[in-house]
Amino acid sequence: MQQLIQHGEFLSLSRTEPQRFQTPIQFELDNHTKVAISAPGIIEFTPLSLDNISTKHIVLSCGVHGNETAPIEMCDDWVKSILTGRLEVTHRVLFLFGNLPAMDIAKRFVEENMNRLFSGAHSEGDGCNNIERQRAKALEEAINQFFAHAQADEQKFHYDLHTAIRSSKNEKFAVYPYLHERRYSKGQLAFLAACGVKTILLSENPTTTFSYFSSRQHGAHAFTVELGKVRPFGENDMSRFAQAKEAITSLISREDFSPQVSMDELDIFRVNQVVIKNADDFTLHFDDDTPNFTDFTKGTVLASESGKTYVAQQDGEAIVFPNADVAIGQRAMLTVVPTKLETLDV
Ligand SMILES: O=C(O)CCC(=O)N[C@@H](CCC(=O)O)C(=O)O
Ligand SMILES: [Zn+2]
Repeated sequence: MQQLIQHGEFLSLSRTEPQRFQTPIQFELDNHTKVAISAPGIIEFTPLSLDNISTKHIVLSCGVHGNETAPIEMCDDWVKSILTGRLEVTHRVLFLFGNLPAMDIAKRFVEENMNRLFSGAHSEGDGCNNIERQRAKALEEAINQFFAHAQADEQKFHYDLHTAIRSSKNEKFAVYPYLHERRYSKGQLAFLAACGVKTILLSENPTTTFSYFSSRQHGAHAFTVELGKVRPFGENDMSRFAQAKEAITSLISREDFSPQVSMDELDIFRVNQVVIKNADDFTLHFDDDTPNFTDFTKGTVLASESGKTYVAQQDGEAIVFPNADVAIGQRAMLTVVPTKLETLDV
């Protein structure tokens, strides 16, 4: 088993023979990296070299939506490179391959959208206990254990990598979860820019997404990062992900990676409306191929459902993640408006 894993079969075995991961697996690579596998699709790397002075703890997750394949292929590549000794991590890194069964059916999810089930939402409601709920709980536990090893003054990071259903006027963008009393980090905006992600959405409310969980529960620098558009496995043009690949490789392998950014390079938006679908007849009032970040003039009807219409409240209000096909009670669209960031931490 260890040999298969070291030959780069971790993700494929996790998907095809998950029962082989019922008991935890641990071993050490020749370059003194400890490998710990606690479940299918959950693998942690720790550099053991004595002169290592790392103070960073990094989580990279992908496939929380099973059909968002480019980030899965990227994470699979990093895991293979580390296991085969081609890439050496300088910091502790936890890779999480989210929804393995949904990958097999090339769907966003099997029963329920996993990215609405974090911060304990997996255990609320009508007692239903589907595979997404079980997995969301397991992923939270993996993160809890991983960050438990970080000292109070050490830095925690979680980049939850996605691709969007629609094309997008701003191809790469990140959702910055609501920070409550914490301040936005200029260093993180610079890192995201180094990944080619120069559009940032500031969320202004708690959510049950994976990135909000790490941000809120662990004070991590955490983001949902949208790197492009959903495509089937093997059909991604990986050149479009090269900048993100290089920046994240530098983050995990270099002792220090501190890119800089000027704020005028960035497009910052704040979420103006979170539109929830309340009725089966919820309809979007623009074409199916309207890209994310298309903006509208004040008063334009964007969506409607029995008893309610949703309009652009100001000129230049843009749509993000519109999806009429979500379950009742779930987010069917965000609207965003341009904003500026005044107070930033380094
Ligand atoms: O393209 C879409 O409609 C969805 C893409 C996606 O999965 N986005 C995340 C964003 C999570 C967040 O708001 O932080 C999601 O909807 O779960
Ligand atoms: Zn997604």
